[in-house]
Amino acid sequence: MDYFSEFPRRPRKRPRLAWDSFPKSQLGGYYEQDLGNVASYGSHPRLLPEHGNPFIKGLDQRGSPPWRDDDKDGHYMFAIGDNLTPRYKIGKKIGEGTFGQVLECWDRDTKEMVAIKVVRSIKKYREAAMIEIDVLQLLGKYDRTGSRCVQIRNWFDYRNHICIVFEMLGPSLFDFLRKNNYRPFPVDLVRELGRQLLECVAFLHDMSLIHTDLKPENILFVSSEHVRVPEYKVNSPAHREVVLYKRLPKSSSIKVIDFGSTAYGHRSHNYIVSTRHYRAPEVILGLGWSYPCDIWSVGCILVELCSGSALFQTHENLEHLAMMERVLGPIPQHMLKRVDRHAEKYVKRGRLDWPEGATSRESIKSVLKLPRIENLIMQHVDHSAGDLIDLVQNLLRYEPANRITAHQALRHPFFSRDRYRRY
Ligand SMILES: Nc1ncnc2c1ncn2[C@@H]1O[C@H](COP(=O)(O)OP(=O)(O)OP(=O)(O)O)[C@@H](O)[C@H]1O
Repeated sequence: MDYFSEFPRRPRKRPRLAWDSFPKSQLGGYYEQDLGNVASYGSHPRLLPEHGNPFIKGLDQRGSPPWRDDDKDGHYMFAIGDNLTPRYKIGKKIGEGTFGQVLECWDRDTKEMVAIKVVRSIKKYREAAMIEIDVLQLLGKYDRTGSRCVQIRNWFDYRNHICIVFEMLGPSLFDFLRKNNYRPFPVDLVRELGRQLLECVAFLHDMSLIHTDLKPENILFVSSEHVRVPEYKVNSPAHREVVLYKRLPKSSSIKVIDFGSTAYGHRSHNYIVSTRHYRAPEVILGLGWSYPCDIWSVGCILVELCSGSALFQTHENLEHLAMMERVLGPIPQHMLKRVDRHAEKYVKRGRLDWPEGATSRESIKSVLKLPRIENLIMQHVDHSAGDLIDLVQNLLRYEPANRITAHQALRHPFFSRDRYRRY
């Protein structure tokens, strides 16, 4: 992700907790707060000994590994089979992000696999992790059905690493697309995924929270189970029919993860958020952003799921804005007139400085090859394209105030026409 240059960027919800003001000599131990159910929310973390009484039966299996220094980026160094506190046994690494590593672990107490995010031992990431914990606990408290946001099970501070214990989920939508060689999802599945994603966003926005980093990597299938189905393709040089196999999930159930960049929606913000491809125009233009920036990301995600590749594949602001204009039409003049001093260079005489301001011919070509949104969706979707086009156009409205809300989107005909079968 390319947004950490502006970090720290979120208001702290409450003053620093006692956990990180303990003397360093105590950091070999750990503090643990088991959430079990969220009724324990708000209680203080407990200081537990790292090594227990050696006479307790079975403890040698539960002992801590020798001290190892972190790597140069502050990542925790571990070996498969190590204990992460006596309670959790490390199985394997399942993910890595800006904040740290995610490990699959066996929870000896609950006898289930869990995913533990072991955060880098760097102050700004530790602080961000505490905000993520606050948000996750808040979500757990109010998301009574526990349906669309990943559930936190526990958290603790181990050897100067904040560790967040999550329920174990399956692959991300991005992992799934990648394993399918970026072949798109069927539109009926896109509908189910889109509906659940919007339910999650509606819930977050009702709680005055903005996720700010919605992307296929942060949306996980609940289960890893899938089936392989044949897909017939005509091999044109030989005019022969070839059979390709495509994975489909057995269940379409998903949950959203990564609340480490969540912002509170009571006021407008203007620092840079979101992973590039899913970043809203008001963020790039420095106009201030709020809830609608999540809605823009949902629009980009839906297009990616039904086409197989990211809508705006770019790493540069002016090219990104030019791609938006190519796909969605011109950016309104009143928005271009209000850009902040960082974005002034992208605007000349009230319009985007494109193609004059392009950095290369390749850049101009990559913008030119993009189709209009209607054509892009029609190329990939066999039925209900009209409804999907209308929904996406409403999700991708330039003016944040005119952009559809998550609740309004859930009432859109793309989701409500009863002729559609459930995936
Ligand atoms: N509950 C979970 N179950 C299974 N896998 C998970 C779970 N949580 C995270 N992962 C895996 O770990 C990866 C990194 O997790 P996460 O996005 O929370 O970390 P991060 O450091 O905040 O990442 P980012 O750089 O996007 O901010 C995910 O993309 C996913 O593959």
